[in-house]
Amino acid sequence: MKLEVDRVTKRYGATTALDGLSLSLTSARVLVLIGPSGGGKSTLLRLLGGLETADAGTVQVNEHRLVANAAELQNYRRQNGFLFQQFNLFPHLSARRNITLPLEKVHGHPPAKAHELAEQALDRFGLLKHADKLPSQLSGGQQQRVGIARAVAFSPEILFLDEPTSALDPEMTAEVLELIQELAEAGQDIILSTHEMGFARAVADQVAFIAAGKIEECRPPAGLFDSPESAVCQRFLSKVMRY
Ligand SMILES: Nc1ncnc2c1ncn2[C@@H]1O[C@H](COP(=O)(O)OP(=O)(O)OP(=O)(O)O)[C@@H](O)[C@H]1O
Repeated sequence: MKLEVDRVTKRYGATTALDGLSLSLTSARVLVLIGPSGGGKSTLLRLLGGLETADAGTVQVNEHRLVANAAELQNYRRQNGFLFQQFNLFPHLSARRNITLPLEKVHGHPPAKAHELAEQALDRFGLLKHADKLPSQLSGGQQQRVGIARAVAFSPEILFLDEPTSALDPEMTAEVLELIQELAEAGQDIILSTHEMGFARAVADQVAFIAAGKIEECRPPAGLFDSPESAVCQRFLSKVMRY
């Protein structure tokens, strides 16, 4: 994917979440956003996904210039897959129906096609045996995997994952991270925010460190984590590792 973010500012009331942030990447496959809490990771991810618009500056993702046009943004959002920290499955619907419903209502697939795509996604992620269960009958990790299956069932242009494991215990975190790694290896473009440093290092081809609404540094993980000249490596890593 190609990203061109130029001097973007985003405010919420008196809080400046992004403060003239710029980022330019010409061929990222997996971009991981890391940094201290409140630094602006989620806000940037939401802007890149078309869920928010900037107060100032410009955002371009691949050929999409994300301007404050509701119809265009909705169209853009539909091409992307999203998963957030909190499980956001419909509690009264089975795992399978959680996947088929948006395929029908958002993407306009007829029920038979939606069913076929859902079965493929459930099968791909080892979830067929859970297809008829309600979210409350699944573990947190399984729920996140259903959420990911839903987000990729229609082959999204970009998969946006906002701290997908932060509500999970370590064992469940591992099973979700493994699945994300599989998707990355299969060629899915991904933008992900996380506090999982080991995972960022393993899965990212670019890691952007965001603090106080700005990109401090954006590099391939080896450069960011290992290189002595990396300011992030020196100044912030020990702080972030605590999360
Ligand atoms: N909807 C909102 N309303 C008000 N303030 C917001 C909103 N969203 C974000 N903020 C504020 O903007 C700043 C950046 O928040 P953001 O969620 O982007 O940071 P983050 O790096 O993702 O943090 P965390 O790691 O804790 O999720 C914070 O000060 C936050 O309180």
